[in-house]
Amino acid sequence: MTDGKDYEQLLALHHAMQLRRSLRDGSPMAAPAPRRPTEYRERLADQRLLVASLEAVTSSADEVVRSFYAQLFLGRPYLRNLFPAGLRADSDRLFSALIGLAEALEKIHELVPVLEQLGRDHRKYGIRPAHYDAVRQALIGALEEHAGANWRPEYATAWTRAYDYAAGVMQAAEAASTDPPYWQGTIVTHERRYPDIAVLRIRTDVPYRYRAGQYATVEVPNQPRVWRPYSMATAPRPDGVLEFHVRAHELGQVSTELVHRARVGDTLRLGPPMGTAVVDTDEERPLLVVAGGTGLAPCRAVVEQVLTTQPGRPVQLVFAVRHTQELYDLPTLAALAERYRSLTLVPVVTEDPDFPGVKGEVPDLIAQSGPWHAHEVYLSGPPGLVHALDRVMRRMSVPPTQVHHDPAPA
Ligand SMILES: NC(=O)C1=CN([C@@H]2O[C@H](COP(=O)(O)OP(=O)(O)OC[C@H]3O[C@@H](n4cnc5c(N)ncnc54)[C@H](O)[C@@H]3O)[C@@H](O)[C@H]2O)C=CC1
Repeated sequence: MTDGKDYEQLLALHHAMQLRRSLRDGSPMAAPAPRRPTEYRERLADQRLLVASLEAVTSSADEVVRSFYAQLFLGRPYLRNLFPAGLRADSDRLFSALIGLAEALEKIHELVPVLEQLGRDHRKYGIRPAHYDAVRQALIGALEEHAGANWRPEYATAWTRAYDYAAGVMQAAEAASTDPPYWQGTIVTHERRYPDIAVLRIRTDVPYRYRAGQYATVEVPNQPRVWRPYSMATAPRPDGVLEFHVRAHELGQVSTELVHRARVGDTLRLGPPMGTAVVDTDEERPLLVVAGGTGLAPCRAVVEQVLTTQPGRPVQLVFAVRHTQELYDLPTLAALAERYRSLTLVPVVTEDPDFPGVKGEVPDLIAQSGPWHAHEVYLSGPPGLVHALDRVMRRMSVPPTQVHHDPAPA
């Protein structure tokens, strides 16, 4: 077997055999859907063991990730085809997500919806139940190898239980999903708004249902199996067209393709909607929405959703960029502010002394213009900005339940 196509053919064969067997036996084709695990009693004790097991590892993260993949692919070379060609230990997402379990177990109610989204999202990779077992073995094997004499058998028990709980939630969501594993999209407009920023509109083959504030992962034909997250930049629209704002990054293969090479008529694939920083339109608190650069995308969707469904609800939108010309979506935002009196738009430029409007560091400006404890707060942009604003909100006693942001996409 040499490439992903062979693997997909194998999967197709497997499904065909399942179908034949079910017709012959009269048994239902699909195995019964795994039930979502409801309880995880040992969770807090396991979490302490997970943290201790990570502390027992003395090697660098890159070395552990390399061992993880070596163990995963050993004897299972076909699994390599599920991953991008340029798999790099230093930017690995799967391993970071697995390690993230150690921390996330603490807030299981927040973790479960994220795992369910991940489970639905994994359908785009063609992942089978046996793959989950392989990943668990490789994870525990790699940690044990690098902990050496510090390893304790109870670490393996705790990792197995935590992992199997998470995998159970994911597989139950995966089995329950009636959506396609991915959507085929066609670019219907492509506008370069700044040398490295493009705004793309995409029509999908099957309607794409999402909530304002969510994101999709995108795969372009030239970079198979590399999926990158981009937020939908408008509230869901009757014509079903999706808008994305993309900034090309030097090392970003997908963003470079989308900004510099993509053309109207090109196709791409979209994973299911993800993200929990969505807007609740039953809520009535005023909104503070702070966006940095192309992090504007989910913010604009949230703002549009509120303006169109709750036109009297006050919204303050701060859109911060480094240079004046990077205010790439200002005309659209200004038109919204013109139409809806409840929207206050504050463009901020941080590195351009000639800008005639608001200038300065965004976290300082936000701290000085509060209080915000009675607001719902939405944050999106570079991770450093989001973290700094999150800290400002804590200092200003904004309840964490009123502060919304997803882990910043890379
Ligand atoms: N395209 C999309 O759909 C989405 C993008 N994002 C993220 O938004 C970011 C956008 O990046 P760029 O447009 O290059 O923004 P940028 O780096 O040009 O920064 C935008 C603004 O944030 C300020 N800023 C940046 N880092 C800061 C820090 N550590 N502390 C205080 N202020 C800071 C800058 O001064 C500037 O005013 C990316 O990290 C991207 O992953 C987030 C959600 C969705």
